[in-house]
Amino acid sequence: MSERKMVHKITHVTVRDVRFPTSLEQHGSDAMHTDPDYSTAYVVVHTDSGLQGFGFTFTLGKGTEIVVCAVRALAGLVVGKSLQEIVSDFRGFYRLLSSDGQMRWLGPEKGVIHLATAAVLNAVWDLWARAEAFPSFRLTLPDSGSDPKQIVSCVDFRYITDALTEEEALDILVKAQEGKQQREDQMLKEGYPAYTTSCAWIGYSDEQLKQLCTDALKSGWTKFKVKVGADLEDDTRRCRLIRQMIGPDKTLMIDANQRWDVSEAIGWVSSLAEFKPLWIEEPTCPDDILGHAAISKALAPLGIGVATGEQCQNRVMFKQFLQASALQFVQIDSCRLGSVNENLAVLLMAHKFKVPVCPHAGGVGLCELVQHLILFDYICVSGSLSNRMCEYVDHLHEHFTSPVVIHDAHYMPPKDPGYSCEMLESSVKKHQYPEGDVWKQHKNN
Ligand SMILES: C[C@H](O)[C@@H](O)CC(=O)C(=O)O
Ligand SMILES: [Mg+2]
Repeated sequence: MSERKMVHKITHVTVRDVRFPTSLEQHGSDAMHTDPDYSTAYVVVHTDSGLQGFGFTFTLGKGTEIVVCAVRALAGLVVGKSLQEIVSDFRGFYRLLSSDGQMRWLGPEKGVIHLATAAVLNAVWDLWARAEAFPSFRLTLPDSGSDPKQIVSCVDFRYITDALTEEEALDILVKAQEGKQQREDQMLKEGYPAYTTSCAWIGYSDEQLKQLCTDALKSGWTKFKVKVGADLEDDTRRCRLIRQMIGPDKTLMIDANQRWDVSEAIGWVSSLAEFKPLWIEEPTCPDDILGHAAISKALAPLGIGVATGEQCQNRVMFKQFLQASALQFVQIDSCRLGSVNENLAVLLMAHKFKVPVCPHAGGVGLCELVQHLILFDYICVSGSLSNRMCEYVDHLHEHFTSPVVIHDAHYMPPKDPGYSCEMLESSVKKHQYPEGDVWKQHKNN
């Protein structure tokens, strides 16, 4: 990395509770989260140079204030550190946040404290990318001055060396140097393939689903995800409707958001097999690795894979999912895992186990962040687009200073420096909970 602009001593960290009333129109609804208000604990890392890093984690309304408290508790570990100090031992910094002798009792590396860790680390990655004047995904490319050793030095291999050693990770990255430039050029031209979840939230009517699906087909979408799991009759009707609309050749995925027990999942999904879903997402409890393995085994003869990860707590869980052949699609999440650092570990493990990564996105800002990770995966790790696509949800992008650009159902690589986390200050003020205008208005209704 360049020596310029690397002082940036962190003077203070601010965090705000920002919520969007998406539940009013059932955007984001599924079989388990029937009234989601897409929200963030929104963090700004301030430095003595004036440069700021922006970051957040994603939540669903109530409880965001708890994540805000956890960010405040972590802030003391960050203040006083310079960017130089952090990035010269990013693994050590990750461990400082995730292994504090007192605060790790709240996790470790899971739940609220890990969401808060993600928010803070996302802000630090944003700061680093801004200091280097690169979008985050480019921090890792050759002309940014980085090398595979530096990337590997950001990863905490504790608890995963039985699946992936540092040497193996380095080897993967070194091998992937070949063809990197062509892959980057290809991405700049064509973008990364995406699928849409925007047509079929569980609370949408059939009429709405039809209209949204018609619009999506016109805009070039070829891969669609439908929410299922509350009522088998409804699921059958909705899947039939969407399959009829998209035809036999386009891709359909279904997502139950953890609604079923293991045997129930197998039975329910078998009943929907006639609609040829590529995967069933989150069929059961996200912690039940052996349950997912049993579902995977039972559904394999039907050609249906299991996808999970949006609520997978950490790299250790992903390791076991991979070791147990319990998933066929890895769904990393930019705000659930410990930021880029922990996501790198999962991308590298997925590559070793030959399982495609299809990130979870949507929410508020998740598309903005995860596009960096999946571009990195293609350019620097997997080198493959086979069976790979990134989720897209068409909500709340207008609140970001560098919103995602989708062209013909592809994510076009971000150009602005940073990790695309910054929100418009006017949006933050308006949606801050409970004092923002949007929420004051709700109270009065
Ligand atoms: C509550 C969220 O909207 C959730 O349904 C998102 C999700 O499962 C997905 O995008 O996949
Ligand atoms: Mg999902």
